Amino acid sequence: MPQRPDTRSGPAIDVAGLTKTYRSHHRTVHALDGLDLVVEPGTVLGLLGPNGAGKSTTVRILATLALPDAGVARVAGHDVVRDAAAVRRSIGYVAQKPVTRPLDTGRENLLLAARLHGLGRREAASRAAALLDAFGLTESADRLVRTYSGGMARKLDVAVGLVHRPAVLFLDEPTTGLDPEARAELWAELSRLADDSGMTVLLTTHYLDEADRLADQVVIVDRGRVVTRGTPDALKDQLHGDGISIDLPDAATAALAASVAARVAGLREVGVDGRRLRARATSGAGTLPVLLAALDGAAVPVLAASLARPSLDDVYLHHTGRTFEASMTQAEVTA
Ligand SMILES: Nc1ncnc2c1ncn2[C@@H]1O[C@H](COP(=O)(O)OP(=O)(O)OP(=O)(O)O)[C@@H](O)[C@H]1O
Repeated sequence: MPQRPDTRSGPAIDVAGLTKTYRSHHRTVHALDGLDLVVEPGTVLGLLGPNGAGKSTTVRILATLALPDAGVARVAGHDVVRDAAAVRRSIGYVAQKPVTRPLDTGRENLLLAARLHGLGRREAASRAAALLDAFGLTESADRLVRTYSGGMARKLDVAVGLVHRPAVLFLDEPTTGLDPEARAELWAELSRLADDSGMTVLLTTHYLDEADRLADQVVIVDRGRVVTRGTPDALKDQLHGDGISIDLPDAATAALAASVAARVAGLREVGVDGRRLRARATSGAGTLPVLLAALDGAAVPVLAASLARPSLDDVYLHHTGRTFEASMTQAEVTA
């Protein structure tokens, strides 16, 4: 029987001061620079950061595929360096690159993985059937994997990672390369799986919406360090304020609107961006009608008004001084 270590007695993942430096003749990269991370059992944690932030390095160390230079990491209660075999029995690891065999069927891939994990023939067959069903792959179970769509192949990869009922599942960029529809479908399946199984899931992503949608907790990493962490809502709430934007017919009217807005109680950071007025308010829903009434009273014509909660992009900007998109571009340039 596969082991299911008891993680109730402590964190599912416990990382302190993790450091990893890659050196080659022409450059030194501090991939991890003292990373700390505690993940309680049953949590879906999103490790979010631009390319090169150190996400894959973290997961590879936690999955015992790379060694840290310094620091301590425990997964399911086991030290990743001293007790690597026990860690491996406790985890599922779905890498960015597919692990399934294209010239075997989906079912054959799952049966092989189950047998490699020590399941008996009948147990392997029923586990494979259950996973095919859970991921909506039953109808395609006996087709060669090379005929699968990208989304189906990705689901099979995740299913293979779950064959031995791991206590902790690592997903390295699970939906990169998938089209929006396949991505949404995989998100739905992953969140159902996390809810039903109570498993601890650590997923890396550079999609803000993916972290927002799937993760109970988000950890933002940048340049090998944790920049901030919390639930997506708590992180957004820290920014104290909803964004208000008002579209005006022209820039002159926008400037006039800004002078009106400056006198409305509860509005902060009033600014003009072309024909658009932007501001922040602690309670956007309460302040927007007051602002619209003030603009109406000053005979300022309004084309459109909108209210938005802070996004994870705003959180990222707040903590790093760069927008997430700018960081991605910068990472691509320096990579
Ligand atoms: N084997 C390696 N040899 C040299 N440098 C490496 C190696 N693996 C990673 N790096 C470097 O370490 C840094 C962190 O890489 P890592 O893959 O952990 O980032 P990431 O956040 O997962 O990025 P991505 O989203 O692109 O996968 C990068 O600058 C990368 O180029």
